[in-house]
Formats: sequence, structure tokens, C-alpha cells
Amino acid sequence: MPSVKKSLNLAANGNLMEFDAIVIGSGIGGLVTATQLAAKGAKVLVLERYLIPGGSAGYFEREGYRFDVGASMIFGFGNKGTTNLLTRALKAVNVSLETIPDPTQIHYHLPEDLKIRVHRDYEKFLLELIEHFPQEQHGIRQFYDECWQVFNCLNAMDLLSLEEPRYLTRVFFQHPMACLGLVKYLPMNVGDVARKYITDPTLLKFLDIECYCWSVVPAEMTPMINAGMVFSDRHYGGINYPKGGVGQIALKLVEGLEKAGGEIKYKARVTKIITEDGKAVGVKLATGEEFRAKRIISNATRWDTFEHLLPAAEMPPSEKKWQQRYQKSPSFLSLHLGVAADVLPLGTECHHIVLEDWQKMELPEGTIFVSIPTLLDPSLAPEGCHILHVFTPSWFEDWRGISENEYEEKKEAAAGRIIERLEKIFPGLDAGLDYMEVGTPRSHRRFLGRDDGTYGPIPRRKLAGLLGMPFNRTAIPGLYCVGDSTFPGQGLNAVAFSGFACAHRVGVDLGL
Ligand SMILES: NC(=O)c1ccc[n+]([C@@H]2O[C@H](COP(=O)([O-])OP(=O)(O)OC[C@H]3O[C@@H](n4cnc5c(N)ncnc54)[C@H](O)[C@@H]3O)[C@@H](O)[C@H]2O)c1
Ligand SMILES: CC(C)=CCC/C(C)=C/C=C/C(C)=C/C=C/C(C)=C/C=C/C=C(C)/C=C/C=C(C)/C=C/C=C(\C)CCC=C(C)C
Repeated sequence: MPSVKKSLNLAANGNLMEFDAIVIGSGIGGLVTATQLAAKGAKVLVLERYLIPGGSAGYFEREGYRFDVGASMIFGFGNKGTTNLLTRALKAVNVSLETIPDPTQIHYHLPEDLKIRVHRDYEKFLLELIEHFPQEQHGIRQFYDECWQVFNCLNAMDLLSLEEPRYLTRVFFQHPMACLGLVKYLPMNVGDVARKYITDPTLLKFLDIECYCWSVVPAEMTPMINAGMVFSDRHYGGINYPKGGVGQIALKLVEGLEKAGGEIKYKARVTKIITEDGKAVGVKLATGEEFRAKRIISNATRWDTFEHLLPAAEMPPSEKKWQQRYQKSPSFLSLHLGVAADVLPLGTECHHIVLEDWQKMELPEGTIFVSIPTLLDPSLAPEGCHILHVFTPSWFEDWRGISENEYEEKKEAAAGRIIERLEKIFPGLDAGLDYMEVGTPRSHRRFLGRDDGTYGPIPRRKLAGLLGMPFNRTAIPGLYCVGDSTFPGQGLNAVAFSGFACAHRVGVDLGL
């Protein structure tokens, strides 16, 4: 058994090192919190279980390809307004990234040969949509214009912790109309707003997939605040790809963290949050090492935090209630493909959504997502080749309890089905394959440390917009959560917001 002295972390003078804040996990939520706190002068330690930072915004390299682990469609890199949270997070610690503007957010390939592109130019997108639904032209404009109203409210103010009364008072006096606007939209979902203006059933289905492809639920259950961000910012700040791949965002944040005096340790898996008198005071690693801090921040999911890092039997009632409202979304089956460049027809867009039957939108392997980041940054693949990252929802349950052989066969069969469907858009895809790696919900759980490999929380039933999403403080004094199981949910710009808000609240609590 290690001696107490050995297992605790001692400073050079032999005293126990105490940090102001320990962040468990270096996803973008965790890193934004850590960099913001370090920039305020806090002594911060980030503990990451994996070898590199980023979590689902990480990367891996194989045979000359650099693959993004998660989605390659990045919001938050605009250069104006207040909603460009990734640009702002990097700037706060004196680092920056070159980004490449994406002219089209998504090319949809939908049932009955409905093909729609969401152009960066708002009017061009509206005209393309109206061409398919001319009878709904007023409704289309009214719906998307209402999304702009939400966005304009958010984009008028500093985005910080809604758990900090002095900040709320200040923004209310600075921007009373914007605040009242947000109060109005916080309990609303997209479906209710859409049906005020639109009746065409196919157009309503289109709005379902417009929501589903980032919220993993149809319009009826998607919060209006989040839709306001996504449906407007894609035309305002735009979708911009970081040069060198999505993994650069985390690497740059770590560079900034270290410049600002913070520390990060890799291969540092936290197995326990240490509490004393009901208060979080430190963490224990798989190695047995212990670290203590005035505040503990978990970037692991709420399920991992309250069921694995703390005793599940002692889960606070507020967390039980949250679990009754929200469930784990499915994970993904991911195909990381390297393909010959001539597989892509001239003018192919970077991101595609493929669905052949509206009834199957939410089913496993129903909707297919495709990103081709090398169309924006060719340096990510060997010359003459492209990366196709293809992913589709898949449940952890469907991959549990099978032998290694069965697992490999199941992966191959699933990949075959997806490639066959994609042949209709990219003829010659199978023959043009140069590299393929298939990830399953089991891979997502193993490499990202996310319970059941989940993409994040989704409402179990229709809820009142974002009202049920918890902020950063938890029922355990000294313990905070950050990332996609806190307000406002999934998405890099969303978890960046959660990071700004968390650091703001922790900073105030530390008296910084
Ligand atoms: N295009 C996009 O918008 C895009 C791209 C990639 C990711 N994302 C989003 O990012 C969000 C996730 O970001 P996030 O910050 O919430 O979390 P995350 O899951 O990306 O990161 C959590 C980090 O914590 C680490 N970790 C977990 N448990 C740990 C433990 N016990 N000890 C030490 N480290 C531990 C993981 O290894 C990981 O690095 C998702 O919603 C996803 O949609 C979006
Ligand atoms: C004072 C008084 C009276 C009052 C107050 C009120 C207020 C102030 C309020 C406020 C609020 C706020 C601030 C809010 C915020 C919000 C936010 C920030 C939000 C955000 C959001 C974002 C999002 C959602 C994003 C998302 C994204 C995503 C998810 C993406 C994804 C992607 C993918 C998946 C891809 C796919 C596709 C293909 C590939 C095709």
C-alpha cells in the first residue's frame, strides 16, 4: 500500500500542493473552463485520461491521414459579435488558429430526391428552399427570421454564467430587450414555432432533420435557443474549419493554458472524486495518486460523474430528477475512410446528410452523416486522396455481449451496408477505398470515457425548451460540471459557452 506521503502530491518544499481548481477531462468544455480560470490567475490542473487533449474534438493519425474523432462542422469561429466563443476562448490565452470558411453548411440528400444545400449566404439558402416549397415562401421566411431574433438577443451580450446574479443584473440593465427576448424563448421548442408558420408536412419533416442532425431529436423536442444559434450563426459567423484539423483547437487551448501558468497531465484517469463532510475536495487517479483543490470541475458526462466518480447509491435527488428528464442519446457507428480523390464528383460539398425514408430518421443507421474535411484542408490526407468521415446513430446495447469475432464481423457488415448506400452519391466509393477504420459505440466509450459512448443528453419526452438543463453548480458543494451535460447541451460552441459560464461561476466563488 503506498504511503500517504507518496500518494499525495507534494510541492518541492514538501508541503501538500493545493490547486485552486482541478478539471477532470480536457474536452473543449474542460479546456475552456481551465484556460478562462488560468487567465484570471487561478492555479489550475487538468487531468486527462487519454494521451492527447480534446476528447470528442480530438484526432488520430493513420497511414498519412489525420482524422477528426468527432464532427468536423465547427461553429464559433466567427470574427464578430459575442457568440464566436471558440475564437474568444483562444484569444483569452493569447493563441489563435487559422480557419478555412466553408461555403455550404450541409448538402441534404432526402427522400423523394429532395436535395437542398444550406449555403453560407442566408438569402441563397432561403431561395433554394423556397424553390422546393413555393407555397410556403412566407412561412419559411417567418420561421428562419424568428430564429434570427433569438440569435440577435444572444449576440448582443457577453455570454457568462446565468448562475451569477450580479452578471444577470448587469446584462439586464445593459440589454433589457435582449434579456426579455431570451426569457421568452428559453422554454420554447422549435416544433411549436415552426407550426405557427408552416403546414406542408414534407417541409415540417425537413425542419425535423435540420434539428436532428445536431440535436439528435426532432424539432418538437429541440430547444429554440439552440436552434436560434445554429440556424443563424451558420450564416453570420459561418462554419469555419480549423487548419490542421479539429484537434488543433484543443492543442492550442493547452498551449494557452500552459502559457497562462496552468498544468495538464495525460494518462491521468480520475477514478474517484474525494469528498470530506459532503464537500468535494480532491480527486484520486487510477494510479492511486491524489490531488486536492478548492474547486473540482468534471468534464466527464453527468452519468460518469454521479455514477462512477461518486458513489451511485448516494446520487443527489437533483441528479435523479435530471435523469428522469434526460436520457443518454445513442452513440455512433463511425467509418473513417481514406478514398481516391476521383471518387468525389466535381463541386462536392464538405458535409452531407443522407436519408432515404423519413420514417427511419431516428432509427439506428437511419440518417447518415458525411464530412469530407480534406475539401477544405487537403493537408490532412496523402496527395490524391480524401478523408470521408461517415457516421450514423447506433446504440451501445446493440454491440454488447458479443465475442471478438462476432464484433469484427458485425462491424464489417455494418460498414458494408453504409458504403452501399453512399455509392448512390459517391459512385465508385467501394472501389476507391484506400483506408478504412470502423468505430462503434464501444470504441466511443473506450476512447472518450463517455458512458455507453453517448453523444450527450436528450429529453426523454417533450420538455420546456432549455429550462430543464442544469447549469454548472451541482448539489455537492465544491463540485461543478461542464460540457454537454450542462446548459445548453451538445456542440463545440455550446460546450465552449458552458466553459465560459463555469469559469465565471468558479472564479466568483474563489473570489478572483
Ligand atoms: N462539430 C462539432 O460541433 C463537434 C465536434 C466534436 C465534438 N463536439 C461536441 O463536443 C461535445 C463534447 O465536449 P465535452 O467538453 O462535453 O466533452 P468530451 O467528451 O469531448 O471530453 C471529455 C474529456 O474528458 C476526459 N475524461 C472523461 N472521464 C475522465 C476521467 N475519469 N479522468 C480523466 N479524464 C476523463 C475524456 O477523455 C475527454 O477528453 C459533444 O457535445 C460533441 O457534440 C462537437
Ligand atoms: C436577466 C434576465 C431577466 C434574464 C436572463 C436571460 C438570459 C441572459 C439568458 C441567456 C441565455 C444564454 C446566454 C444562452 C446561451 C445559449 C448558447 C450559447 C447556445 C449555444 C448553442 C449551440 C449549439 C446548440 C451548437 C450545436 C452544434 C452542433 C451540435 C453541431 C454538431 C454538428 C454535427 C453533429 C455535424 C453533423 C453534420 C454533418 C456531418 C452533415
